[in-house]
Amino acid sequence: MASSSSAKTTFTTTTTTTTTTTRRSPSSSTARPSLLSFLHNTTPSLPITLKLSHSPSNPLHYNSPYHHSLTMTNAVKTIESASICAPDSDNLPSLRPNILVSEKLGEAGLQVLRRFGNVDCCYDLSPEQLCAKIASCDALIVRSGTKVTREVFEAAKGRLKVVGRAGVGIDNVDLPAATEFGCLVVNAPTANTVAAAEHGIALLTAMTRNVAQSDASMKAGKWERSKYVGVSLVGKKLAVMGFGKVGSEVARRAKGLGMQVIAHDPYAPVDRARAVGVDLVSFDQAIGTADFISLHMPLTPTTNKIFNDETFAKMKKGVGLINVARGGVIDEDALVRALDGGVVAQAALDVFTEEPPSKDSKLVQHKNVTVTPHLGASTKEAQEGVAIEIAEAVVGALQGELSATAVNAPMVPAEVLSELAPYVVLAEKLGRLAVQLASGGSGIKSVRVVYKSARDPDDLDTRILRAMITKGIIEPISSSFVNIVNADFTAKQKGLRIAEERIVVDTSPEFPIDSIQVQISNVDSKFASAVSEDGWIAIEGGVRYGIPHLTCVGSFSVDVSLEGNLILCRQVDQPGMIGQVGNILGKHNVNVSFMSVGRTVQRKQAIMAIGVDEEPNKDTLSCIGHVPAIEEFVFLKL
Ligand SMILES: NC(=O)C1=CN([C@@H]2O[C@H](COP(=O)(O)OP(=O)(O)OC[C@H]3O[C@@H](n4cnc5c(N)ncnc54)[C@H](O)[C@@H]3O)[C@@H](O)[C@H]2O)C=CC1
Ligand SMILES: O=C(O)C(=O)COP(=O)(O)O
Repeated sequence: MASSSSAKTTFTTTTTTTTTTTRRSPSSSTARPSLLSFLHNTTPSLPITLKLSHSPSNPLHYNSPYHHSLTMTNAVKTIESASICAPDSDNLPSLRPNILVSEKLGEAGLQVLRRFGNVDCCYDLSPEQLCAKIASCDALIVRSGTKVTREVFEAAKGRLKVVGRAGVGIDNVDLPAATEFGCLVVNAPTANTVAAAEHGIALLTAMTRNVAQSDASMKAGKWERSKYVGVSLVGKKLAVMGFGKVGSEVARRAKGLGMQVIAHDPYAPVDRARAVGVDLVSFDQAIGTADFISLHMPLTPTTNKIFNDETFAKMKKGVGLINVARGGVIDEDALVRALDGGVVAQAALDVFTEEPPSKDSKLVQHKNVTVTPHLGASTKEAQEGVAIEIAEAVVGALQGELSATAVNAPMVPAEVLSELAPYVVLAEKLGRLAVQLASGGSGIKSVRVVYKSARDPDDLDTRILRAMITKGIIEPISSSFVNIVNADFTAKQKGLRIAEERIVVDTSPEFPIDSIQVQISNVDSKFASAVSEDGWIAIEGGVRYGIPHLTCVGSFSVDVSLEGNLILCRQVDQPGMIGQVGNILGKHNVNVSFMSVGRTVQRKQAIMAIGVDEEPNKDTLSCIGHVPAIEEFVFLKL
C-alpha cells in the first residue's frame, strides 16, 4: 500500500485507527448524485437503484415490514418529513409499528406517535405484564417509573427496536442489555431542564423557610411563628454538584438570589462555569465550604452513594442538602444519621433510592426533611416538551434514523449521515464479500479496513462504516443480528478485531471517501486470487454515481457494480472467455447485469467479475468450472 508520513493513531476496544498520507491522481468517480435523486431514485442513468428500507444496509437494520420508507436517507429530516412521513394508515394498517407507552406522556407527543404507529398507553404494568406485552412491540416509551431490565429485552425476542426515555435520566434502562440486543435507547435531554432547575430552587427556598412544615402545622390548627424561623440565602455559599444542564440553570438562579455559587463537576468545561460566574472546585472543597449543597449529577457507578458517612463528615455543620438528581447518589441511612447528628440541618429531596419510598421511611418522615414525589420534571410545559422530543426521536429511530439523542449508539449529524449513505451500502457489501472469500469464515479474527480519502482524518467519521463492515462479515456466518448499536459489542464477543487505517489521498475532498479496502488476515481463501501479496484476503470498492462498486480483488483491478450476486473467475487471458462464460449463463437463464475483466499481465492471467441477477444452480457453476481456461472461480452472494 502506498503510504508516506503517519499522522495519527487512535485505539478503541475493538478497533485501531491509523492515518497515513499518500498522493494519488484524481479518481474516476464522477459527480456526487443530488440528494433528491438519491432519496427518490430518480436518476434515470443509474444502472441500479438503492434498495428501499428492507435493505440490510439500514444501520439500525430493522427488518419490520413497515419500513417501506427510506433507509439512511431518513437522516435528512426536512426532506424526510416532506417525502416519507408515516405509512398510509388506510392502505397499510398492519404495517404500522406498535408503540407501547408505559407512563403518562404529554398529548402532543402522543399525537406525533399516533400519526406513525399503533399507540398503546398502558400504565402501571407489573414487570411480568411488561415482559408479556413487549414481545409485540417495536418501541417502548418510559419515564423514570418503568424498569427496562435485561428480562424486558430478552422477552422482546429481537422485536423491540427502540426505547425512548421521556426525560433525562436513563438509569432505569439496562443499557448494556439494550446494546447487546441491538435496541437503540434515546432520551429527551433538554425539555425538562428548566423545570428541574426551578424545582431545585423551589425546594431550597421552601426548605430554608420551613414552608412545608409550617403549612402542615397550620392545617393542624396551630400558629407557630417562633418555631419556624428560617435562614436567609443572600450571601450564603451554594455548592452545585454536577454542573450540567440543570446544575448550571440552578447556579444562574441562585446567583439571582444573591448567593455565592461554586460547583464541582470533573467533566464540565471551565468556560461554561466562568460564563455563569461560578468557580469549579474539587469535591472536598465544594462539600467542605458550602452552606447549601445541591445535587445535579447522574446516577452512575461512580456517583452511587457518593454522599455517605465519610463525605457527610467532611461537610460544614448545619449544611442544607437539596437533591433533584437521583436518590441513589445518597446513602439514605447515612443521611438520616447526618440529620440526627446535626451535620445536615435540613434536606429537601425530590428523588429516592426506591421510588416510591416505603411509607415508614425514616428519611421521608424526618422533621427536618422536605419531600416531593419526583416532581422535578412535572410542569405542563416540560411534559409537553419531553413528549414531543421523545416522540420525534422514537419515530425517527423506527424509520432507521440515527437519533441525535441516542444514548447507546454514535450520534451522527444528519448531513454526515446522508453523505455517507452510499458508503454504508458499500461497507456492508465489502464485508459480505470478504467473509465469503475466506474458507472457514468463523476462523476470522483480524480484519483491517483501509479508507482512502482526500479529507482530513478528523473530518471522517467511520463508526457507521465500521459497524456495517462488521455486520457484513458476521451476519453471513452466524445467527447474530448486527446493527450500529451492537456492532462493536458483537465483534468483541466473537473475538473479531477490526483495525482501521486512513490514507489521505490527493483527490477531491468533495467526496468523503475515495475507496474502502477490507483485508482479512490469517485465513485461507476459496479464491486464491483474492489474496494480496502480503498474504491477506483483500477487496476494495468505491462509489460511483452513488452506486457501490467493487474495484479490486487481491491484486487484480476490476470494476463491477455491487448488485445482485457476483461470480469471480480467474482465467488465462485469451480471446473468447467473456463469450464462453456469457453463453453458459445465458443457456441457464442467468441474467448478467455487469461484467468486468482485470488482468495483471497481458495474455497471461485475468480476473473476470460478473454481476448476475439470479443465483446460478450447481449445474451452471459446474459448466463454468469445466471451461478449460478457467483456473478458479467462486460464486458470492451480495
Ligand atoms: N427530579 C427530576 O424530575 C429530574 C431529575 N433530573 C436528573 O438531574 C440530573 C442532571 O440532569 P442534567 O443536568 O440534564 O444532566 P447533564 O448530563 O446535563 O448534567 C450532569 C452533569 O453531571 C456531571 N457529572 C457526572 N459525574 C459527576 C461526578 N462524579 N461529580 C460531579 N458531576 C458529575 C456531568 O459532567 C454533567 O455535567 C440527572 O441525574 C437527571 O436524571 C433531570 C431532570 C428532572
Ligand atoms: O428526566 C429525568 O431525569 C427525570 O428524573 C424526570 O423523571 P420523570 O420523567 O418525571 O419520571
